[in-house]
Amino acid sequence: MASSNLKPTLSELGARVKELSETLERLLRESEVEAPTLAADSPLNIAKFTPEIFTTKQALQDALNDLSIVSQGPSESVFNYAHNAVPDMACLNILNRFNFWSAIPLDGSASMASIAEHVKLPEEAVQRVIEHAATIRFFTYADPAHPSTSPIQHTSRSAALARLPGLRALVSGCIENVGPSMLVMPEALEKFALGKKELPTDMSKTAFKLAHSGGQVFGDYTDSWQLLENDGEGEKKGWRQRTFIEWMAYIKDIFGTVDLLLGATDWEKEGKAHVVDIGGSGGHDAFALASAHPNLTITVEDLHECGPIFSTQVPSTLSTRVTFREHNFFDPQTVSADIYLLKLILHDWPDAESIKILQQLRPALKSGAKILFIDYMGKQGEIDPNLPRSITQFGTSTDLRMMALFNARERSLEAWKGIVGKADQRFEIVRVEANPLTYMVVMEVVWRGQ
Ligand SMILES: C[S@@+](CC[C@H](N)C(=O)[O-])C[C@H]1O[C@@H](n2cnc3c(N)ncnc32)[C@H](O)[C@@H]1O
Repeated sequence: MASSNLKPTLSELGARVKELSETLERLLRESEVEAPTLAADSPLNIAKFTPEIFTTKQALQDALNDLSIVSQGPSESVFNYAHNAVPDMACLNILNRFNFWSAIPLDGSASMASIAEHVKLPEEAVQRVIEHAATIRFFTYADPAHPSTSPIQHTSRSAALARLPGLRALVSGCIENVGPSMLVMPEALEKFALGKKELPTDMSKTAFKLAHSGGQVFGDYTDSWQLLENDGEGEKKGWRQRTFIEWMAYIKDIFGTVDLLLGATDWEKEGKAHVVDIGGSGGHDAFALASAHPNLTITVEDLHECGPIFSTQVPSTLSTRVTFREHNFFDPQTVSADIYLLKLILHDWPDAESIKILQQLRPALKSGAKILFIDYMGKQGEIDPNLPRSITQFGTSTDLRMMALFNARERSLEAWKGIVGKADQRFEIVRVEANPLTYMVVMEVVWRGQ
């Protein structure tokens, strides 16, 4: 539970940290889950999340944050945060972009010179970046007493990045792709919202658009999908989309959204149905769905750069039933199917664009066709005061990212229903399942037109 006591003493906070740490250790022991450490051979994460483990972990996070603020004092805690936040972010971006993670063996060490050779950067840059990285527990000195000559080893955090391509893709997606837009949010607000009663919902007035309006570094793109698809020259073109596909597959794994997809409808009852997975990325969901339900035929639709990834990833056993088709969902749909899946698509777009995406389905819809939505549900009404702040922050971070990239916002259940109604009255919402714990909503809509 989030603490509302604004005058805790240091020792009270310390005691709370101790109590929650002991509870977490006990819960992990009881669930036979190995606890993570700071060393390279640590388990990659807490392998099993019972609801109790999850809430204790988040409450501990809150207590640690409070302890950090109170132990530093307010102004110094701000000073330190402001001083470190952007260099921390830049450091992580550099390590990730040049894949420092693979420059050091997981069970050994590497010299600065060999890391420099591996990442193809001057040794001075490598040494300065690693010096900062070590302060935030990415890498460590094998000989801490002599850092200037010491070989470098992995810590648990850098080892996790070496082991998990999806985690590297997440860093790239959340920091490298989005960072420039988020840093110009004040300019975007000043330019498009200052003195107004409402935020713009126009995609040409986003922080993203300001950051990507023709400068030499960030290019000229209307939205982040255009950046993902087109950034890079020659063979490098589309590298951001390829990384994004890995990120989406990783998210599917860590949040278990496959179970959500498999339980979203009674797929067996659908019989020999044809499903179109709109914005289906490199096909990760389609592969899971088709494997579980041999009666289904699935067409994955997405932008151009997803096609080659799909082709390399489609399992040979599924290649006759799961196919890829390049399709821009702002163009009229031409595939007449039984079910259209829209998973994690519309939260990225403001209302006008979301409505258009739905309307563009109409030319292909036969009477009774289903549209299955799986998406994030924003907070319902007030923030729950009992929720650990670190959980609330998960949602608010996504919300600010949506604001920067798309002038979109997290939608409440009512707002989701409103989008469907505004797209066409012939879309009938027949089922809504909203889970306030996972913040996910599943909505089944049937086309009542002819
Ligand atoms: C947040 S991802 C969701 C991917 C997948 N549905 C999932 O749940 O993992 C959004 C997807 O929409 C695709 N997309 C963005 N703009 C598109 C457009 N205009 N036409 C088709 N797909 C688009 C992106 O390439 C990306 O794969």
